[in-house]
Amino acid sequence: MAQVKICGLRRPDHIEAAAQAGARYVGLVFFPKSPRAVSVEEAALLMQHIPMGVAAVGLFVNPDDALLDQVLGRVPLDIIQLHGDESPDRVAQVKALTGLPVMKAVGLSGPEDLPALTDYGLVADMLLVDAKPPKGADLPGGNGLSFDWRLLVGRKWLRPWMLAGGLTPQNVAEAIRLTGAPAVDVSSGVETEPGIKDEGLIRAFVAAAS
Ligand SMILES: O=C(O)c1ccccc1N[C@@H]1O[C@H](COP(=O)(O)O)[C@@H](O)[C@H]1O
Repeated sequence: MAQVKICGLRRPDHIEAAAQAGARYVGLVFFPKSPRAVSVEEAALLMQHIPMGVAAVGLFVNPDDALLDQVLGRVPLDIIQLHGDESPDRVAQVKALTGLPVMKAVGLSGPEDLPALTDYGLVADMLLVDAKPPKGADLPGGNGLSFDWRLLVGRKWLRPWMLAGGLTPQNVAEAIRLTGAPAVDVSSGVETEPGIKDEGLIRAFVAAAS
């Protein structure tokens, strides 16, 4: 039904489990405050376990050029995910700087947040539709929170998109059915605690989404 991205992977066996289960994207987090963060060295080693046909997505939050250069000098990512407050202009700059497709995350809590998806659709290669983080949250994503999926019913954007935010093996099929999402992204929903992925949950999620 939908393509799957498993985000916040930190172990080779979990990357391999995600790929074997059928995930099309795996995410490596370059945001030090996240419990899923990896160093450049760790990411370079993890890349060796990502098979052909599975895209490596690097997740960044308001990265400066130096961080992007440092990571891309060692880690041959396929896609850049921007999950901070990056403006449309900054999205365009990151595309030009890296030469890679950029997926921009947009947080939703109500209909007033929807126009941002149109704005970012003019510059980003892909859109990631996530729940807006609560005020004062430590992380701008990866909080295991969902939003009212009915906001997306009947909507279309200029770019391919993924649904994220509080997805789990239990709710992902219903989320896809309701929103028509062509792809889904999960982090917390395949963990036993923040940052600790579970192979069984990864397999169950991919099976429920596909
Ligand atoms: O996963 C993280 O730690 C993270 C940190 C900072 C920004 C985004 C992060 N994760 C992304 O958030 C969404 C939703 O995650 P969840 O399934 O609700 O935990 C997803 O796109 C992750 O890639």
